[in-house]
Amino acid sequence: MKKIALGADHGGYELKNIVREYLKNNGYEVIDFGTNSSDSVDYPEFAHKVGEAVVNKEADFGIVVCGTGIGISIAANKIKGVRAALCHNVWTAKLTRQHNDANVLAMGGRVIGPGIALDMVEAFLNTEFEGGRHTNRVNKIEEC
Ligand SMILES: O=C(CO)[C@H](O)[C@H](O)[C@H](O)COP(=O)(O)O
Repeated sequence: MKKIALGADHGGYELKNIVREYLKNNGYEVIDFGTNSSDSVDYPEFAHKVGEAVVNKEADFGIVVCGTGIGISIAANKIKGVRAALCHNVWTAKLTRQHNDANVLAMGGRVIGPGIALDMVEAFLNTEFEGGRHTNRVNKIEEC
């Protein structure tokens, strides 16, 4: 069973909860690092918890959500070993697995609706890294 770490700020918590219920209902194990209300919080805290869980292999993948997805993806990418991709559609959610071996999906709770978000989650979690020419590129990211 794939284990997924979730994190969001107040701008993303509603979508994060929708994703959490979807994952639970579809056979995934979920670690939910919050937040769990509309009270204002700081997204880096949640990005770092999710990123650490992925790098420490407590989770296979992470999903992070803030209002735009921008701040929380920037913060997640500060954790060495995290490759967080901010995506807005299924195509990019799939490609970032195939080409970037992304291990964290970032989304904007104030940007996309739940239908597209859940399709993106499915695409992200069920697409394999292609390797080949992409391996050197991903390795170079990790050398930074
Ligand atoms: O999108 C975000 C960061 O990139 C955050 O979720 C916030 O929505 C954004 O920073 C706005 O903050 P506010 O306190 O909700 O006005």
